[in-house]
Amino acid sequence: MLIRNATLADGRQRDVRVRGETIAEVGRDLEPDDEGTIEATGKRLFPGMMDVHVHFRQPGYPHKETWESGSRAAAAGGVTTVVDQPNTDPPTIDGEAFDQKAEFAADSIIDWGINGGVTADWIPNVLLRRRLFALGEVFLADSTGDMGIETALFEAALELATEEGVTVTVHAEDADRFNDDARARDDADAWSAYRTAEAEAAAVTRACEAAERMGARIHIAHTSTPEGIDIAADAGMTTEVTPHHLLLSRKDLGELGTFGRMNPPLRREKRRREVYDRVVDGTVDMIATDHAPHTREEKDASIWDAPSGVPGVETVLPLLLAEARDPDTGLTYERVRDLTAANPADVFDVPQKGRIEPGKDADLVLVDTTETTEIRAGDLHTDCGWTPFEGFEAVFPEWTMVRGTMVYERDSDEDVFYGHQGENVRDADGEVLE
Ligand SMILES: NC(=O)N[C@@H](CC(=O)O)C(=O)O
Ligand SMILES: [Zn+2]
Ligand SMILES: [Zn+2]
Repeated sequence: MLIRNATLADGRQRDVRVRGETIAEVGRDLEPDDEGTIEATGKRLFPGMMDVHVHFRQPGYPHKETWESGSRAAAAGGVTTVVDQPNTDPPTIDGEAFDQKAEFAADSIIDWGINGGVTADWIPNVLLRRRLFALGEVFLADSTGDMGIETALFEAALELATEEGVTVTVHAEDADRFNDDARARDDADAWSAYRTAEAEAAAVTRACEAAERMGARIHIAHTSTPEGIDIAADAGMTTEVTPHHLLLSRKDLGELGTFGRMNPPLRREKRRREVYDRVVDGTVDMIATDHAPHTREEKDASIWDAPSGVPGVETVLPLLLAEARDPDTGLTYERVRDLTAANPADVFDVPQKGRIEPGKDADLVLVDTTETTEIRAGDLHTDCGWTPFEGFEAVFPEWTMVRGTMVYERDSDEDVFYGHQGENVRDADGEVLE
């Protein structure tokens, strides 16, 4: 297959030849040899996004999302690899739970990874030898699933994972720094007042100090504050930022209500801008969604009863591309490419993915950045039925390809999905661990 005359993120126009599952050639005026061609003049071609933080809810909560619905949503948003988190039922804390989740993941139309979790009941020697993507998110405070753990267990897990060469990702909030005064309130902003910015900074500090002491490397999940990002970056650790912490703040809670409750919570507008600056200037390593679907009915509860989490896997790349269209944001197409593809592939050591280069997996997304559409929950493919980004401008993919196979095509108004079976990205090197 020959993709002709596509505009790459850096503005160069190139032909891209795909052979089998990989990119064979990137060049100018490539001659078609006995293969299909795709005309891409005037369109931009990106490496598929690698979203290292999603919650696809199986096993345990298939009414919120399944691997099938979640992966379709991802494909329709230009995401070609997702990494699932361990707070399912059963939690992914031992070999059996890992194997069970891997069977569900076989329904995925895009590639995937599975993270392992840590609780008092985890079975590290077995879990750490499965084909794990990473150990995490390790919850330093309770979130959905109540998997918060004590410092001693975190440090023990960090040591074991480091011995096995497995990266640890951390949900960094410190419940001792939550503001109990906020519990007297019942407005949506109370959640942000309760789970303070200081609670994130304190937990990032504690986690980074432990990692530095042990010579370990950790990755801080969903950092929501400039303080948290800077502490991690100064310690030489990596960070991700979610689209909601990038684009939403406490001033949006009047409209979002309890649908805007997530962990860590939305911050003040000033902090949001400072987070955005760090995404633009490269202090932040990657964007990951923390796609955490809960149904409308579940979210429609009091601020203390509603579950935490918002969906995001289908809208993340379209939102970032719309941001990159606007020169005033400072966010360039190249930076979007690095934040969504090259950097996650580098940080988590997935060398076959993340770049449009010969030899890499042909995970590709074609977009037309000359126009935008408004996000409507009714057009999305997640099973949760809503989005915090209703009405936002976005650039949705025309098609998404995973290892050389079209998995999604937007055909005028109709969406077409192809049942390509995704693979565990950790299987690619053929290494068998036992
Ligand atoms: N972020 C959230 O508010 N919720 C996540 C869990 C998590 O990532 O902490 C979920 O699984 O619902
Ligand atoms: Zn989390
Ligand atoms: Zn999460």
